[in-house]
Amino acid sequence: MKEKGLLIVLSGPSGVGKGTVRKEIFSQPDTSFEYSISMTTRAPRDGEVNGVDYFFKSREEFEALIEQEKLLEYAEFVGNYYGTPVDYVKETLEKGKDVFLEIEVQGARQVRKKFPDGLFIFLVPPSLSELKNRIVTRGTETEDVINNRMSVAKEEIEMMNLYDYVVENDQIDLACERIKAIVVAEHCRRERVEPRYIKMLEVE
Ligand SMILES: Nc1nc2c(ncn2[C@@H]2O[C@H](COP(=O)(O)OP(=O)(O)O)[C@@H](O)[C@H]2O)c(=O)[nH]1
Ligand SMILES: Nc1ncnc2c1ncn2[C@@H]1O[C@H](COP(=O)(O)OP(=O)(O)O)[C@@H](O)[C@H]1O
Repeated sequence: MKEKGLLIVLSGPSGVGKGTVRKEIFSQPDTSFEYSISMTTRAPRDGEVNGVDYFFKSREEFEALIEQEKLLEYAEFVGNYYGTPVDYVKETLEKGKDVFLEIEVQGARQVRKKFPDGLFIFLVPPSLSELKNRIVTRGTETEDVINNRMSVAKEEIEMMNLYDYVVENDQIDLACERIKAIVVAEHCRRERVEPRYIKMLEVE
């Protein structure tokens, strides 16, 4: 029987670079994971496309999805709902493909309960001051919101021991390489792939 795919969850504090690293991974031609497009009630930003960046929903539509148990997990983040469509994730894993979720920490916790065998990766900043720099540089938040996010970030970072791996996002390309290497290593470990070198030795 074909192995089921691996559920890969990338999470970490707000502003650490989850979205940036995820976009970089999916822009690389050798990436073989499937990205699960989330549902959200937040308004589309300039250039964002429905069904590509997110499935944009009204609050009523989102609450109906919760009611119908169509979401693997969901969370309210800065006044908006975000959630992962459960059917897409299950069907894609069933086909033997790896599914990649990029979600905030409350959602990751819910996924861990439902998929204890998932691969949970926590992205950390090089330092708290660098995290603050990134949130400030992104320029989407006021001073008050930034201070609030920093105290939430400290609590979020304390949750990193719930994860299988911690990856530092010092440089975007290095963080991507680390994540991809972890996925390859996990596949070998879980599937106990007979390394082709063993076959080579048997022949000789
Ligand atoms: N729980 C959960 N969080 C999500 C989901 N999709 C995106 N997020 C997270 O929601 C947060 C806000 O995302 P967004 O509004 O796109 O703004 P960003 O801060 O620029 O990434 C980020 O931390 C995302 O990782 C999801 O399906 N579920
Ligand atoms: N390795 C990095 N070095 C410097 N800046 C980064 C790095 N990764 C991300 N950033 C910047 O940090 C800010 C937050 O990144 P973002 O991907 O929006 O974070 P998150 O999705 O975790 O909230 C953005 O302005 C992004 O360009």
